[in-house]
Amino acid sequence: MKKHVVLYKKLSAQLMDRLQAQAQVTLIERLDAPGLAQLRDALPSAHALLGASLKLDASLLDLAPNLEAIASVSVGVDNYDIDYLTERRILLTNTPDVLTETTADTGFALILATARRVVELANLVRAGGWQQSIGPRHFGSDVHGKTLGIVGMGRIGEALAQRGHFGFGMPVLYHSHSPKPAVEQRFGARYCDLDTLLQQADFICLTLPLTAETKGLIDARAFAQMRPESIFINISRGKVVDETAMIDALRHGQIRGAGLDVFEREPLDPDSPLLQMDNVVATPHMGSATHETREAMARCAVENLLAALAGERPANLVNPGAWTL
Ligand SMILES: NC(=O)c1ccc[n+]([C@@H]2O[C@H](COP(=O)([O-])OP(=O)(O)OC[C@H]3O[C@@H](n4cnc5c(N)ncnc54)[C@H](O)[C@@H]3O)[C@@H](O)[C@H]2O)c1
Ligand SMILES: O=C(O)[C@H](O)CO
Repeated sequence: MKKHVVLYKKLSAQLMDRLQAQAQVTLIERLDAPGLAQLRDALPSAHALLGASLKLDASLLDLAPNLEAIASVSVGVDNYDIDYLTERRILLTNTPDVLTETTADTGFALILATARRVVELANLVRAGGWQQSIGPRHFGSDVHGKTLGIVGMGRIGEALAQRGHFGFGMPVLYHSHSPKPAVEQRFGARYCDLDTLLQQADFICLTLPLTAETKGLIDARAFAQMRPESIFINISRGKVVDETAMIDALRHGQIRGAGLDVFEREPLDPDSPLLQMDNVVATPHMGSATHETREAMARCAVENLLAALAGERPANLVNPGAWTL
């Protein structure tokens, strides 16, 4: 008998065919109230789940006694209680690598958009406010040659360093769990502690995961280390930052601007003070959101899931402790 897979993310026709050839599939189209009710109904018979953007904690997982695997369509795994999954021997997989370059592109888009005031000035043109040559009041700041600070030198951090070093001639400072000699050699990057990075970098870019250790890492004390010309970029997770402290820092000119793809609460409240600030570029958690990359992520998740259901070790296993063969 085919195993039961519950999807809470729509797949392309090709991937859906591939999955349906191996499994009985229930698709939950939207995670709204009726969709969540449908999910609760499907969980008791589910052997595997595939999706993203849903906090899957014990209260939901306890409804799924037969669950063997969860394939997350994301690299970040902060939506899952990994210890609990491991205790229950439920395999968790993610989708690293396939989204690295696209997410780094988003990071650079935010760097350029904030430094050169792209959104603000495009809005000015759209509103008919371009009546004469713009003057210093509307000038931005250079990106090339400025110091790029990367907090969390993993896959995406490295892809950002590559762009900064080779594309924009930027000296690279980084802070991570440990120094990476290969990164230093390739990109001329310099390892430093977090405070030094916050004090010296022109662009402070977060590319680390949300964990118990990183939650609230960038707080009022951290913003106080930055300079009035610093630009803060977050493409990791909103909860790594104390958003109230960031808003204060922006309000009081402690930093020049911020490019933000992620927020404490998503979707961002339309009344957020961040949306009233010309020096903030806010995007809707779109780091990996291109047609090509989202399809590659979905394909990766399907492969992981089918491997798990076939009793094979999936390529992107997050909790090896759950692997018992
Ligand atoms: N905005 C988006 O759409 C988007 C897209 C993809 C990934 N992300 C986020 O980016 C994160 C990073 O992805 P990745 O593939 O580069 O992961 P990765 O594991 O390759 O890199 C993360 C790096 O952060 C470092 N790190 C972790 N905790 C740290 C700490 N306390 N102090 C210093 N360094 C620390 C790790 O050592 C690692 O080098 C993901 O976990 C996800 O949350 C966001
Ligand atoms: O972690 C990830 O993969 C991104 O945030 C997309 O959800």
